[in-house]
Amino acid sequence: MTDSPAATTLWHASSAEQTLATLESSAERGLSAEVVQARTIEYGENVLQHARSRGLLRMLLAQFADTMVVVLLVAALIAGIVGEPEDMIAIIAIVILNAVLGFAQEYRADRAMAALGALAQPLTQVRRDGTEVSVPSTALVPGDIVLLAAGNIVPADMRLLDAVHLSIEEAALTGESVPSRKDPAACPANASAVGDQTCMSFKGTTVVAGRGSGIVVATGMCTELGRIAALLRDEPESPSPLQQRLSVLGRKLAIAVVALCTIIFAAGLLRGEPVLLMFMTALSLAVAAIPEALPAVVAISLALGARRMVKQQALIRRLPAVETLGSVTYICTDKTGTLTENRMHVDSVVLGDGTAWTLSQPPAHDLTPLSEVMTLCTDVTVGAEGALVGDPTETALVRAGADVGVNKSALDAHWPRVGEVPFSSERARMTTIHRHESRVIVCTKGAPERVIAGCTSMRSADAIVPIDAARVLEQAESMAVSGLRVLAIATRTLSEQPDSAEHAEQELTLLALIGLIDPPRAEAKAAVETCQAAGIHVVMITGDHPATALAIATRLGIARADDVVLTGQDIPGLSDEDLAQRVTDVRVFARVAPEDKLRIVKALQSRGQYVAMTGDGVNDAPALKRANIGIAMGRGGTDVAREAAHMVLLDDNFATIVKAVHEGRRIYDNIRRFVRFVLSTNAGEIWTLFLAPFLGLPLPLLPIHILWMNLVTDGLPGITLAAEPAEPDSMQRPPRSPQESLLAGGLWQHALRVGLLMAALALGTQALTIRDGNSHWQTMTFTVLTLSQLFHLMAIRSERISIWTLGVRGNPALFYAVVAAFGLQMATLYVPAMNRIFHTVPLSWRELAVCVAVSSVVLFAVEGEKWWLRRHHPSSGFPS
Ligand SMILES: Nc1ncnc2c1ncn2[C@@H]1O[C@H](COP(=O)(O)OP(=O)(O)OP(=O)(O)O)[C@@H](O)[C@H]1O
Ligand SMILES: [Ca+2]
Repeated sequence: MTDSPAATTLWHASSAEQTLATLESSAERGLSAEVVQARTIEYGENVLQHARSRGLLRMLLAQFADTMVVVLLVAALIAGIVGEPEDMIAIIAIVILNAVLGFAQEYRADRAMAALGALAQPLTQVRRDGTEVSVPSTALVPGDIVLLAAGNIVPADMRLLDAVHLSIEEAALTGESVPSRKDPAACPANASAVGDQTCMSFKGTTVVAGRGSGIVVATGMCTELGRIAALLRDEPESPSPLQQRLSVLGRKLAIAVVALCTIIFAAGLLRGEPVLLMFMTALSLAVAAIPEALPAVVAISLALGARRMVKQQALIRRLPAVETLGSVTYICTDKTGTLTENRMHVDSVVLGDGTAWTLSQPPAHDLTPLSEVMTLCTDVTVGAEGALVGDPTETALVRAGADVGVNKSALDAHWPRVGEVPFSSERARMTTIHRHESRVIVCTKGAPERVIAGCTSMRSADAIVPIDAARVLEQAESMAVSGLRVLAIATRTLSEQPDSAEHAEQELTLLALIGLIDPPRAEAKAAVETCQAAGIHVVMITGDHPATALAIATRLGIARADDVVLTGQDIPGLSDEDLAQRVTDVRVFARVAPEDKLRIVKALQSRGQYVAMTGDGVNDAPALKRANIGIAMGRGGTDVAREAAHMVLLDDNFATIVKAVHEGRRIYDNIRRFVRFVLSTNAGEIWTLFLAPFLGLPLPLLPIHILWMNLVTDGLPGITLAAEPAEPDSMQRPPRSPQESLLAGGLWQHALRVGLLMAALALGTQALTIRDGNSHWQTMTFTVLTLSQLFHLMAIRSERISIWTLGVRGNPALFYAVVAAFGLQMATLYVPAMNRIFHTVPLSWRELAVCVAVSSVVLFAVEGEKWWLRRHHPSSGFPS
């Protein structure tokens, strides 16, 4: 990468023209594809160099760096030198196999996360070859002409070319959180500090309002941001709450296991077993039974879960969100575009005096002046073949205008725009100013109450009359009640340009109220029902009119028609305590400002709720950050909102949130299943070795057996529990408390019980076979324990549902894993070379049948437990 021109030029001191000339670009056409290609080679990608990502070798070596594995390897070496080298080789082989499997899993998870990271890359609007295109911001090169809009994160350092009300918050660079107003014309030559360079914008800062364009002068590490070394270090992803709790659990279990292994070791010595054998036994058991891999398993399930979710259009940006999604008790959602289709069309036009008609009727009045005003007052652009590009509310207006013969392009050419106040959710309106020769017109559209506040007159059926504001508002209300989105359109004629655009929004003449239809999404109603069954409250939070909001909410089953709607006017008057009091009764919040969203989240959280909140604007970011699950829109949303969110809806669809919650519950359940399985099998092994000496039995298993079981029966097939489909009732039970222990619902009791049963079966087989004078007792004990773990795996797939109902098809991976593990176990019995390594003997058919029959008791016992659960706790998910 060569030095960027930024290193040598003071861009802020050169004019826009000079900058364009130096970088050989053009404001209208941008760069050509060839130049972009050449400059990409010259300057590299527009990325900050992150702390090196973990290489493959490092990842592989990390598998061996685990303390327990190191201890085992060292012990195996010592054992090999003083005792049997065959054992040593076998142990090392198993450890390597284990590490390779761990590596494969982690690698898959890593790849999944990298793919998600690439998806989360923001796009930038650039002008290249004379057309506007969206490119990943990593693909920018110096000389590119970039278009900025409110909500963008500035993708590179730029010299601004033009700006309309452009204000940019530069706290990332300057620490100053008050946005600075940008002006391409004003740049003091001696403005050395970043904060003073008003004609520049810098990578990593955020556009909070307005729009503009600029020419890229520096990319990647050559940007101001790139120079600040401290900002380049990636924050490490902190472990998820579940992972943290698992490490605590793991540590406690480790202490217990070490204590038990010490007793086993001592008991063996007292009975006169060889020291080395006892030492290796105790050590193998410790390695096998300490569930130190659980946090890693969780990380992998979360990553793979995130990958599955993205296929359902939910992009996870923070991994722990996957596990906590299932705990959500409140979903606070936007209306427009999330619950509705955001595909609008004009339904009706109503004049100030109540004269109304729908678009199906031929207009009784000349609609051209109205249509011209509402067409001019939009940022819609006419793309190829006349397609309208822009905000759906605005394209609906332009389309309606076109229906009465108003041509957007021709109108724009006739009335060039000379000033504007852009739309913002806070102002809920937008104004543009246009000039033709000496005539100037002001066009305003927006929320009726805001626009009418600036109107002094209105158009009635046959004249311009003084406005009757109360009557018009009533009119708007009655349109909203039927679910229409209502916009007021107003205008004013001036003889000269006003000194400021804001001053233009007065003495307006109201032309009409426009009613727009935005149909609810087809799948939204069912998704709301699913939430209600799953104990999740759905709340609508919208910038729209209270009556429109309530009408749509009622249609979707979120609210009842007589529910109260809390509005943005009510909320500031409520103290935090009052709001917290009332918040859980409200289903619809309307005309809400982004600050109110933050207060609503806090109020719900203070009531112990676990809140998911959607948002799309710059000012939604604090609420998204604060929410337990902040959800941004992938299509309609801003970069800033996406950056702040835990999850991005790629299709902006409410139903996708519900799917993600469903998936989150499934993933959590599967992690729980895995923990249940691992703890039970470990308990089985421990009980067996611990109890044997007290029952006067010889050492039931050799170290190699223990390690084999650890790998073949719980390590490998256990992982396939992650592929288990959701239980059919997973969305019919209340959300799990995020504080709930992983071991809740009788999990550890189950593990102890089943472990004890496995040990009883193994030791019983051992005792009876020894009594019969059969020298095959160790092989049989080993086989019973292994097979009983496989039987347990099949039964444990559901906490309640019988294996006969589950069938094989729900989780074929698990079925194959069980078959494979069974085959491998048979290999240790019947392949002569394996006999030598495992110190086993080929069992007779009768002996094998006994082993299978005895171990199947575990399956029937666990099925019996489930049957009892279904009988006595028919409704609840997890009885405690
Ligand atoms: N392009 C626009 N120009 C002028 N006014 C608009 C425009 N878009 C929306 N409005 C008005 O501003 C209000 C607030 O808009 P905002 O985008 O905050 O919320 P919304 O789109 O109505 O609903 P939601 O918050 O559910 O997305 C709208 O109800 C409408 O009256
Ligand atoms: Ca909106």
